[in-house]
Amino acid sequence: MNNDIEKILYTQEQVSNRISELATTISTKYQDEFPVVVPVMTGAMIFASELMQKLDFKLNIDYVDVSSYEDNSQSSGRVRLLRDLSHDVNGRSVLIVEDIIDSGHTLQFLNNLFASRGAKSIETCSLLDKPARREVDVDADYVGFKVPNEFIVGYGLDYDGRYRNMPYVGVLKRSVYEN
Ligand SMILES: O=P(O)(O)OC[C@H]1O[C@H](OP(=O)(O)OP(=O)(O)O)[C@H](O)[C@@H]1O
Ligand SMILES: Nc1nc2[nH]cnc2c(=O)[nH]1
Repeated sequence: MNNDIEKILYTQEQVSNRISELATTISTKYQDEFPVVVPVMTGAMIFASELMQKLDFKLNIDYVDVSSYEDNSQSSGRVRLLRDLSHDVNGRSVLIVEDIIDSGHTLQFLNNLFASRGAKSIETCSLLDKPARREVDVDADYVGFKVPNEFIVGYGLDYDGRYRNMPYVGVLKRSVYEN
């Protein structure tokens, strides 16, 4: 285990098994929908690539890049769209794929954006959900794991650009980001 990690919350095997379960549930729902699946870069990259391979229905893959954190560990509440979709979602079902829902600002921003463009339906699948930190009233429709109010890294989640490639979900030691 990486020295900067306080504890492992979910091993690679646990995460992969849960992703398979999510994919089965979502596949039942989307058989006739032909949705646009939209991972939110960069954090969702690892989770989304595994999830999408297990989705058993016709889909288009797109992505957006947004940024909301100005100081690495605190939510600013401001969300910036850094890279837009290349698909027109008017009349399409959209499945947003996130690594984590924290304050909820990012998800609220994307829900509003895709609704304003006439999406037929908008749902979200997030690997992690941290409900203790919610500042706005949004929720993911499909959640891998609920996590405690700690700073999480691995499986796509970073601190200062690091730890994204760790093949497990862990809590970052406070000493790494405090002082
Ligand atoms: O619910 P919220 O408080 O909005 O937080 C969730 C968002 O924050 C993180 O992204 P970040 O902006 O850190 O970028 P990243 O995906 O490149 O890590 C994470 O990937 C989510 O997109
Ligand atoms: N890496 C990481 N990014 C986040 N964005 C919102 N919450 C978190 C978190 O716990 N860890």
